[in-house]
Amino acid sequence: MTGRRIVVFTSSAELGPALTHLVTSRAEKAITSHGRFTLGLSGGSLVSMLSKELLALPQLDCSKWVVGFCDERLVSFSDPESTYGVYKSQLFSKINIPDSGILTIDSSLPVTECAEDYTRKLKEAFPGEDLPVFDLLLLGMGPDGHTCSLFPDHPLLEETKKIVAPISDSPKPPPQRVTMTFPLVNSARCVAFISTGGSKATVLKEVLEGGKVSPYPAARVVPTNGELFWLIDDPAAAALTIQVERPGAGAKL
Ligand SMILES: O=C1O[C@H](COP(=O)(O)O)[C@@H](O)[C@H](O)[C@H]1O
Repeated sequence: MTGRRIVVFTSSAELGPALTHLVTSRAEKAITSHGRFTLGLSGGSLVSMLSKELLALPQLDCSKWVVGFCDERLVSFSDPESTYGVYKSQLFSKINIPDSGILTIDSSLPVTECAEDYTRKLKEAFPGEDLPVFDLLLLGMGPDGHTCSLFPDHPLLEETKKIVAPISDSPKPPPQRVTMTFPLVNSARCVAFISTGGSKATVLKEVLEGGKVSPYPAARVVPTNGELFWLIDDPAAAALTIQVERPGAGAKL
């Protein structure tokens, strides 16, 4: 890892533009270096914040973006729980990302086959890479410390071979999902957690200030060679006692 940066903003309104700067700056760097920008998206509260902020930019060219999902719920795309479905209505339908640049699951498959199919799609999208290296992964963290669909005490936390795994007993509904595993997450060039709201304060302290061996999945995200950001707001940061950055509005990460 190239060093963890914990960056605190007074509110989500201040955090939003810093998030879009992170996305657009890493996109520009990736496209200059290897001709495309590979982005992994999470669901939950991230969807509306990211969509609103990206759509507020005066210019956004996504023609060279390839988007995958850090996890996805096994429901039809028209279901409000479908992460792809909500991104499609809130973001993808309003930007110039080609359909071929969006790597979706096949939600008609049983969960194990769905994870195998998604693994194949990712491997095809990253030819020659045993472990696909995403330019940027945007992660959320639940109040129980889960990230992607990697939940506390679940055997999937120990997965070392698969890059994408099925889960059929997710404690947070819906129960059937597919998720990136730690080997894939930790191979990314840059990983950013976005965590806002007071419901995350207690677990955030445990994750960021706890010891090296943590029961919280989010604490196990430690990119091998990449950057790690925690972008959080004051309510989420309320219990922290470690040193953090407070760059204010207009932060360029
Ligand atoms: O179920 C999920 O939860 C996490 C956290 O969501 P949040 O609403 O608490 O931010 C999310 O990152 C993940 O993609 C999603 O499937």
